[in-house]
Amino acid sequence: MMFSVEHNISRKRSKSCMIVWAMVELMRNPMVMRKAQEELRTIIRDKSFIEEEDLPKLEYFRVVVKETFRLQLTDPLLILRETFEKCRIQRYDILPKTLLVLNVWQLVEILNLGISQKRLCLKGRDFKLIPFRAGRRICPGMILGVATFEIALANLLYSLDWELPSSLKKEDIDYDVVPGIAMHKKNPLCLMAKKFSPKI
Ligand code: HEM
Repeated sequence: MMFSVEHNISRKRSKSCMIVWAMVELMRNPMVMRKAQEELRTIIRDKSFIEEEDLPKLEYFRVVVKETFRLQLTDPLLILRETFEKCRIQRYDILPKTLLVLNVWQLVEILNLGISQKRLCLKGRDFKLIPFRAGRRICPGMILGVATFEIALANLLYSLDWELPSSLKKEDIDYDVVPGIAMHKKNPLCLMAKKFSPKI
């Protein structure tokens, strides 16, 4: 079976792009993919579908999820902000009613050096990893977003083995994006999926 991940997991739902980026990173890092699959297939046995209650058992898989959120911010520049009042950020005086663009990517990249992902909280309490941002405009769909992302990715890795078409190498997978607020992959990620069947 061969298909484009981008096209089949709905291009219209903006957060589905996280699944595509997770698959991009895993296809480019086959050892990580294998290790995550081994964990899933060793810990969760004899099930046809991974459910939410299974997720806390998956230590390595959850680090992979955090690393995907760190590497692939879906909205790196956020929605424009406008200041209410005069303020000072480092050496810059910002006047009231100024439009601000926050580059979260830069912030996260600077802060993340040498951080152990395992201990980081995704949910706005740790500024080193803020895929849903923080404070009063934090994403209200965060809990649902994390759970659906984890369940979808876990099932893709649990039930299927993934390969590139023979004409492609892992280095050929690109990071080009479509211009816009959310970072959708520009060129479809085309992969071959094979049903995993455990050796008895
Ligand atoms: C992996 C999944 C998701 C990610 C990475 C994500 C990320 C974000 C981010 C970064 C923002 C803040 C944008 C900004 O401040 O400029 C945001 C806002 C928002 N998100 Fe999500 N989100 C996800 C899933 C969801 C889901 C499932 C829902 C709804 C069911 C949702 C509803 C919203 C809404 C309504 C806002 C605007 C909040 C406001 O402006 O006060 N999100 N999201």
